[in-house]
Amino acid sequence: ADLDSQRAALLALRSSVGGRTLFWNATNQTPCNWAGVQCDRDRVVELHLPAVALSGQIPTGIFSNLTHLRTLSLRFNALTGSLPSDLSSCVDLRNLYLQRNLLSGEIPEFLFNLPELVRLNMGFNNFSGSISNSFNNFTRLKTLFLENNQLSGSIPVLDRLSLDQFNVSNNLLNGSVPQNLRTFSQDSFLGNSLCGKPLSLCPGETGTDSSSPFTASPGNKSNKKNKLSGGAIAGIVIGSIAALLLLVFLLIFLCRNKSSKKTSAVDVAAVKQHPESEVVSHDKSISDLENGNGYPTAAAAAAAVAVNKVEANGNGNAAAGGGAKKLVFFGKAERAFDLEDLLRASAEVLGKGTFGTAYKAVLESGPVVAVKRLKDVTITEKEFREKIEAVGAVDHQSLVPLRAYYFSRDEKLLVYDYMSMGSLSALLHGNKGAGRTPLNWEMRSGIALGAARGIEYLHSQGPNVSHGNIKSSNILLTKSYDARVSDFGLSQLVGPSSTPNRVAGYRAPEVTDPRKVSQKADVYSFGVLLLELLTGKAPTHALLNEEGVDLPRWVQSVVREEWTSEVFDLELLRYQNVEEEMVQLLQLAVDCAAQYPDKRPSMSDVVRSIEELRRSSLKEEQDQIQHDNNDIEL
Ligand SMILES: Nc1ncnc2c1ncn2[C@@H]1O[C@H](COP(=O)(O)OP(=O)(O)OP(=O)(O)O)[C@@H](O)[C@H]1O
Repeated sequence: ADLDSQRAALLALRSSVGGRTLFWNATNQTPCNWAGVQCDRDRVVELHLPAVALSGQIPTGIFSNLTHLRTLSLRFNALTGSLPSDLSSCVDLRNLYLQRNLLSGEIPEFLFNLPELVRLNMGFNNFSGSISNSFNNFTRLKTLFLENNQLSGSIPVLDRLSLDQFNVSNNLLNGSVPQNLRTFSQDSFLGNSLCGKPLSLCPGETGTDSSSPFTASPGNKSNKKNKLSGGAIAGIVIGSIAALLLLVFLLIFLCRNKSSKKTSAVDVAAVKQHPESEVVSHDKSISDLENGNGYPTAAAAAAAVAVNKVEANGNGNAAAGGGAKKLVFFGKAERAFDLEDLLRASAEVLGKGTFGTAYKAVLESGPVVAVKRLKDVTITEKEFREKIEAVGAVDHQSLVPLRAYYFSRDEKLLVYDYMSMGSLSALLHGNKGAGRTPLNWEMRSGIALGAARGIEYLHSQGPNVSHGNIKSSNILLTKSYDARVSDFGLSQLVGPSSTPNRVAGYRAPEVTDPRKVSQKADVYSFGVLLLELLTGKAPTHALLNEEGVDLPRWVQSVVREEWTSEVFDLELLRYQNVEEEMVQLLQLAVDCAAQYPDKRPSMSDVVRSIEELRRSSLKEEQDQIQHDNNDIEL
């Protein structure tokens, strides 16, 4: 009878959440119905029931035998009363999210029998009583949120914990803040009767507390602190010598360049900014180029050759272009510049891809464009113009717009809008140092949605239309981090020798000929891209110098061993309120990267799913409990 009532309660729980609940079967990594029908209780690893209007007391027995449960989330509900003692049987629990309920009573002692806990959030409830010394049992605990409860007494010395996050604000606590918690900000303690750093000093405490890193009195103590160690001095000396050498080297380099009269001020600035890049001199005129003087970049040289040909022939193959030396613009795009302007522009190499080299060109009149110089175009001019016109006609806000092209016998140039934030690949795997904008959940899920919409749009153009080269270096970002898919249609312009050298990590298992890519293969590549966004790891061979991983297999193995938080990029784990949504996106990624094409969702399904989970993460950010008619009595 007991089991039956449990099952009834579980079924009630499950039916209350519909499709939003994720129950994960640890054995075969598929979502399962944990009410005992398809998977056993001891295989349930995650239980997420956030903001589903659960109310009333949690019945005893509901958590028994969930021995492999790692994450339990009941946050944003209206649960009342105390926690059932069978929670202590979830001995593998790592993440316990109970915030924003109406739970009351003392924090039960049995909770301290959960030695694996890493994150505990009990904030915004009615818990009372004192904070027990037993919190020291949680030796792995990193996050402890107890804010906005009725907790009283003093904060115990939690010296066995090394917490990353801590908050006890808005309780009834008094006494002094223990030394090892004084590194947290005021916000962690406000709304109590506490004293001591970071709050105001306790009676009898002096401002020269040795524990504070900011107290620099003129006395011996501070002198000692300010003294540099031998190692630091050696470091400074070596650093200074290295900087001096670098300066001398730079001076020699600049002088040499000046003497050869080939570098303008713009070039110097560009060299400084992009020492590895080639630079086109902005003051190089067409005639300079025609004279055959050394060309600062391959693009300038090539474009000049193109111009020479056009002028020598006197016809310029202008059939579709409307005249010699003319760029052909698409649609109603303003002819803001012409080929001469492009040649005069200062430029830098963005990178070499499968289809040629990409340059950033800053035109004298202001616009910044990306120019792709195609190599190995073997099709006829007529074919090229037809195909490129089709590419130019594709117009969607999630695709990088192709603005113009140039065609001559020797030179084919494509002009795109320049995407100022570069590629997703560079953002994820590039400079991780200071000054870099961390990619939070909002941005990552927004990028995923933008990219998905771009691919969905392409697929909507016809059942045989696919991108064929979805990867993170082809997802470019605007100033506001909106994602745009680039490189659409290029594989049809080039010969077989330079068909997309698809990075192994993104290639669907069924793709043997890179020219024959289906929409479902795009979905697979997109799945890998999602895994890359979530894990921060690059797929195999995606980076030249670093080892990548086989993302779908890696994720599955982590799921098997250490589901789930361990999978995510550390930068994302800071945003715990969206863990459910992260898990849902991970699930979608795994679905997209299914081995068999038929098992993969369509891009429209993918777009709908991402829209839905972004909506729900927004909803959960709202700081209120939504009581509705669907309240379920437990
Ligand atoms: N419109 C653009 N705006 C900003 N950067 C761009 C633009 N187009 C390309 N890039 C950048 O230039 C570099 C080279 O791009 P390109 O598309 O030629 O090669 P790829 O994407 O690395 O490989 P593939 O040719 O296989 O797609 C990449 O780092 C890419 O992010």
